[in-house]
Amino acid sequence: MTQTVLKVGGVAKRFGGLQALSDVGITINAGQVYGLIGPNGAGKTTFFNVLTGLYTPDSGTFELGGEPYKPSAVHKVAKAGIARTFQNIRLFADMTALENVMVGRHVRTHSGLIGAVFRTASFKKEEAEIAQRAQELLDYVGIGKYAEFKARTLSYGDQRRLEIARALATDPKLIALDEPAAGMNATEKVTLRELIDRIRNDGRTILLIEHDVKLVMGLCDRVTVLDYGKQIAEGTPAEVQSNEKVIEAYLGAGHAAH
Ligand SMILES: Nc1ncnc2c1ncn2[C@@H]1O[C@H](COP(=O)(O)OP(=O)(O)OP(=O)(O)O)[C@@H](O)[C@H]1O
Repeated sequence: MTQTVLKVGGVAKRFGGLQALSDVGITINAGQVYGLIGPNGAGKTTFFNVLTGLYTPDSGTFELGGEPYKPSAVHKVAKAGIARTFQNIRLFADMTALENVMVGRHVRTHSGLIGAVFRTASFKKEEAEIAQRAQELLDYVGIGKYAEFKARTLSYGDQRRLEIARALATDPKLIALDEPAAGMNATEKVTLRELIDRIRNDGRTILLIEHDVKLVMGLCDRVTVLDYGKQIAEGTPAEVQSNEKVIEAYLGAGHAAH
């Protein structure tokens, strides 16, 4: 039986006089890579921000893993099971790669503040386990040898991988990637695609905003196309690619083509 990981319906968000999203809904099944595309200003990031609690929607219903889900504070979103990366990378620049991933893992740990202050035996054991798991995740995304490097010293592509490792560390039901290929060269994009494929094949479910249409079409199981805050198409990559409204939105006057 198909398991639904995320079900969102009727999302609306207005900024002053601008209707950034109207009646947007998506359903993502377990193991899918789901793409959210659309021209500049279509509302993709706004949708991500609503989903991850950064913006409060004017309306909308949300279910995560079959349970009602209310996007709220960022750490609560992570705890509920959604991990995200950002268009503009957000890492702890002066912490090591390993420490950045360990921070992500702390969402799922138990020894609270008391344990940390008194460095109890159970705290130390848990820290060692977290470090080991973080190293495994760095190896998994292909940057294991940079574990002790400060995040800011990593190349752009490797920082994006580090963000993905940190997101995976929270053991999410859904991992939301905001333009993971932005600024990458062709070779980096190929390895990124392989990584996303591997994450999916290992049983994760992925929501992806991406400008690189070739990457989206090659990777995604289903795609939603937004234009001026409205959902103009939903379907398989082949279906949306041949949709007249989509062709018009990408080629029509007033939009920058991607
Ligand atoms: N905090 C905000 N306040 C006011 N307007 C906003 C805010 N955030 C987004 N908008 C507006 O909402 C619309 C949708 O923007 P959004 O960033 O979601 O589009 P996008 O599809 O992600 O675009 P891009 O591909 O350029 O990142 C735009 O017109 C944008 O200017």
